[in-house]
Amino acid sequence: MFAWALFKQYFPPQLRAYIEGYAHKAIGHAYPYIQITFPEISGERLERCEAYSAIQNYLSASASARATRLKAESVKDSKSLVLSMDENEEVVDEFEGVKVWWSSSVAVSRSSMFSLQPPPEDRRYTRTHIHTFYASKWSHVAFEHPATFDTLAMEPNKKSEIMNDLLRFRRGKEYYERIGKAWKRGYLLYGPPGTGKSTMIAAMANFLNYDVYDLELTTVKDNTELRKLLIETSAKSIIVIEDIDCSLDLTGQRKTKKREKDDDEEKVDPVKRMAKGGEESKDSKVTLSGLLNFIDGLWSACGGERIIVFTTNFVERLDPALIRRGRMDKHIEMSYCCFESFKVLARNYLGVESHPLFATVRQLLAETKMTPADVAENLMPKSDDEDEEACLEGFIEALEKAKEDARKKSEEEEEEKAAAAGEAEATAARAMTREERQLKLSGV
Ligand SMILES: Nc1ncnc2c1ncn2[C@@H]1O[C@H](COP(=O)(O)OP(=O)(O)OP(=O)(O)O)[C@@H](O)[C@H]1O
Ligand SMILES: [Mg+2]
Repeated sequence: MFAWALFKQYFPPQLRAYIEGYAHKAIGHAYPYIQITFPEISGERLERCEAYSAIQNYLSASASARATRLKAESVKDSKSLVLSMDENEEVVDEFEGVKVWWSSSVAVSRSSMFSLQPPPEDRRYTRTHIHTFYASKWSHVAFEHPATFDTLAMEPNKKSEIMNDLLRFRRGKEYYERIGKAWKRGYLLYGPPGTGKSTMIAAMANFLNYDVYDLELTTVKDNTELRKLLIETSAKSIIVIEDIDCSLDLTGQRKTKKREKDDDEEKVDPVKRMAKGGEESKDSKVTLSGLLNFIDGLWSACGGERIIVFTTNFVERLDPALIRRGRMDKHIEMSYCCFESFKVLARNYLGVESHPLFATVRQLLAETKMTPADVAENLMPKSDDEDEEACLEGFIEALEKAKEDARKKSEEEEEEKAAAAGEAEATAARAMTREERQLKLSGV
């Protein structure tokens, strides 16, 4: 105290500040710990910090083993309790050879925090995260779709290829960092209605345990809002844009030849223009380039592992810029039901692995195009007393009918084509005679 009083009295302020600066540095060398605080609630929107929840989960196991005072909390939709350390309790942990003291404390503002105090050799650098706040929000619904890859009807090879792709993606943090790409992967699911595109997305989400964000592009005001919405998605998420071909006039400035032609036609054809006008009034201003920008790289700023899934019934209508590899890394065709897919559905719906009628089904499926949705519908028992055999027989009948319908349709089409060709020939012949007549008239 005496020395401090002398110091304050006799040293000029500039020199004091200089000496104090050095003193702090010297203390820093002698005091080998650093302290990191994780607030429970952060940001202007008072959201629960993800890191805090992750730490709480991580500590839940070790805290219950080592701490003597615990806090028990019930979790939504679960009957069990989660134990975590109580306030002012401390747990010592070791992480990759570095000793870490975790303590939980309550700040004056009543939000609890976790402090992490590793020794200096473990000076980690935390990344800064971007937070953007805005008016429109995601609404949250618990995701409870029961579909899994086990119940998804699809060729087994194709299915395991997709599962491996997903696993490789999930494990690929270092890989994506090394090659300097955002940790994201794009899938394009295409195929006729009822072939299982939406079911596949549910299976993916259940497989990886990711959150699903269903993005309805027509309700997004503009690119800025789109950007904000995408930034708000959680770190492990699947962003789904269904029916991308009808969502929007996404082609924007990058018009395809076909669209230009359509637009030209609309200028002349008032009916077409009117039909389009109705849509245009509620047109959204989300543009293709806005979407592409996001897919391309902005996510890298947000960290986390993100999968984006687009679905469409008409792959040929999409702008090639949107679906080129790198944006949509994997194109998955969801197609009509094959025999392997049927076997999965028969197991799901009837609980049968094999049956003598399977041979007939195999034969008919090879000759008929039926979607897995239709197969599923036909396999379902119509009444309580219908057994597997009756269901399979009903299904075979439906297959035969579908085959017959397809045959009739193709015959009709052939006839129409032949008639159109005949018409064209007759017109050509008429043109010839007119030409001949003209030649005759001119006296040649
Ligand atoms: N591959 C499949 N495996 C298991 N069930 C399927 C499959 N395909 C379709 N189904 C069944 O049919 C229903 C409709 O399928 P789904 O909604 O996945 O089709 P979709 O391809 O998304 O169709 P749309 O193009 O109309 O959106 C599902 O609820 C499911 O019961
Ligand atoms: Mg769908």
